[in-house]
Amino acid sequence: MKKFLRFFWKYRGFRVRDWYKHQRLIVTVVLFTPILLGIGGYVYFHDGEVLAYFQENVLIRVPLVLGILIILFLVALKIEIELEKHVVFFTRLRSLYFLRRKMFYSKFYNAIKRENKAEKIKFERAYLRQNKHTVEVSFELRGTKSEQKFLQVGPQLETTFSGDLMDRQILDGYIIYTIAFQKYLGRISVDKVEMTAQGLRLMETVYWDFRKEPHLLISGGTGGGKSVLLFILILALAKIGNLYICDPKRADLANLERYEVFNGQVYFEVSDIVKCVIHAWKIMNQRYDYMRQSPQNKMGLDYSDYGMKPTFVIIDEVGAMTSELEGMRGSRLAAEYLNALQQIAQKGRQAGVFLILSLQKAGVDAVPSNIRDQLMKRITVGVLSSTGYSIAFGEEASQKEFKTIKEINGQAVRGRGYTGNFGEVIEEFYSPYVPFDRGFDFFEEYAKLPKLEIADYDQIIQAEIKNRSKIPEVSDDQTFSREQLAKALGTSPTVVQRATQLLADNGIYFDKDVKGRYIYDDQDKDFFASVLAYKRSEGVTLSKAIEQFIQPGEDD
Ligand SMILES: Nc1ncnc2c1ncn2[C@@H]1O[C@H](COP(=O)(O)OP(=O)(O)OP(=O)(O)O)[C@@H](O)[C@H]1O
Repeated sequence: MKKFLRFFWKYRGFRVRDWYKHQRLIVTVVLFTPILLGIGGYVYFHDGEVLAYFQENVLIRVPLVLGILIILFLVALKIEIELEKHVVFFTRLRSLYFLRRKMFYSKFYNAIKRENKAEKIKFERAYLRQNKHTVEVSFELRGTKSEQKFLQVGPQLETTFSGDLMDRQILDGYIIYTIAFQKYLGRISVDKVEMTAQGLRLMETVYWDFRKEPHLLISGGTGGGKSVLLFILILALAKIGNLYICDPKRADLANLERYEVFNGQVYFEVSDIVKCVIHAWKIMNQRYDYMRQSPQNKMGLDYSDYGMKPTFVIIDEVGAMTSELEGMRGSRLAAEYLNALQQIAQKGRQAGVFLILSLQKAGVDAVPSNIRDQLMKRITVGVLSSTGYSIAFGEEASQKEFKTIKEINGQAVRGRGYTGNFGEVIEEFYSPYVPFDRGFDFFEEYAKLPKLEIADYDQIIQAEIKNRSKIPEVSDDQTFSREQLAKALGTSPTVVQRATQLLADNGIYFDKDVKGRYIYDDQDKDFFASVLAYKRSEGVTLSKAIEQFIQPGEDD
């Protein structure tokens, strides 16, 4: 039947009419009508009694009954206002009232002059459709008076409906704007955060589908709810994948080390975090090898098609990591770290290795732009500066008016912000609600999680990480000559010499012994190992591999 009707007529919603200006009064009167009818019926059948009632004490009883009627009318009005908040049909009528008002003040109408009468207003053709979370407004184009204005009215509709413009399309002579609104109604509680076919559910209509939108960047204003959001993600993701948790500030996440499920996978020493990221990169490469060698291997398949679990590398306060590395001897550690991070950001998706980076004060230098641009999903919580928003959302942020909402219905709001895929529309976000007031405790929840089995395809590397994270820092005294280093790296002294030369050309120098021969320490060895691993995996020349490490992220 629907199809049949659509054949003749495309349903666009309710047409905007002038009478919507009285919407609230009309609904209230309609609600009040049964009361009036009841009273009228009673009076009709009991007229004698009613007359006698009023005659007995007219001065008190008439005002009393009128007062009761006024109170009943106000109750009907209050019911109408509540219905507007909770029942879609009434919310839609309210939206029509606002759209009519918007169109009236923007003069989207034709005034028809009538003799001896006030002008009649005829609105241009506009329709509104609405469901729980979105309003769709269509304006007729094709030769209408306001045609040009309709093309630009989108951002203003965001304000009219206190929502976020999600879509704009021109179809069949109409421009159709879709606005998401009352997003807080779509907030879910922490126990509803789970993996679904659409991705990890974060709100009723917001999902993080990391297979399609790899990597996540979270920016948070102070006290905005960034740590709580990370805890929520960790709780949900620990059930479906492997986590590597890095907390260079040794703040909230470092405590997770105590839990069996995270044992050996929490890092807070800068050097351990660097190792962790490098190992995650190796896991990624190893998974690529595994997939390539698999008999199933086919173009377009990803880790999940090979039955692999996703792996998440979470770095809280990634800016702290960057500044710690800057202050460290030489910049090789930083170069290795940034290179591994960049490789994962670029190629992690197919192998199921994902980054979740959080920024406190989003400075441009916290994560180089070539890494940042690869982090597809963005979430902010709390209030950010305009620079913070433009780092989080790119150019889209300049088109967007970010609101600060401290209270909704008298309740303080925590964990509110914005989300979107990088370069795409930005919508309001409410991080899943955590009932702390009812005693919810993340640590109790973590304690219940079973330790994930490390699958074969990750095993070798996994063991390597564990051992390394427990080994105390190698003392600076251990040094290698050029030949020793070449042997340790499984390469020739000529390669070491050439790499040393190329690095010196780029301002990275190594120590020399008293006889003027180069000596290399353990950190140098790790650095060379990473360069050579990169050279091998990418099939590039030594100088290209070195270039990659010393210019790991030219920033904007
Ligand atoms: N999703 C949420 N559900 C319930 N309460 C929340 C939520 N998010 C934040 N809060 C409340 O807000 C407080 C501050 O949140 P949180 O510690 O995560 O902020 P933050 O951004 O990490 O702050 P800082 O940057 O200062 O460490 C929490 O202690 C909690 O009471």
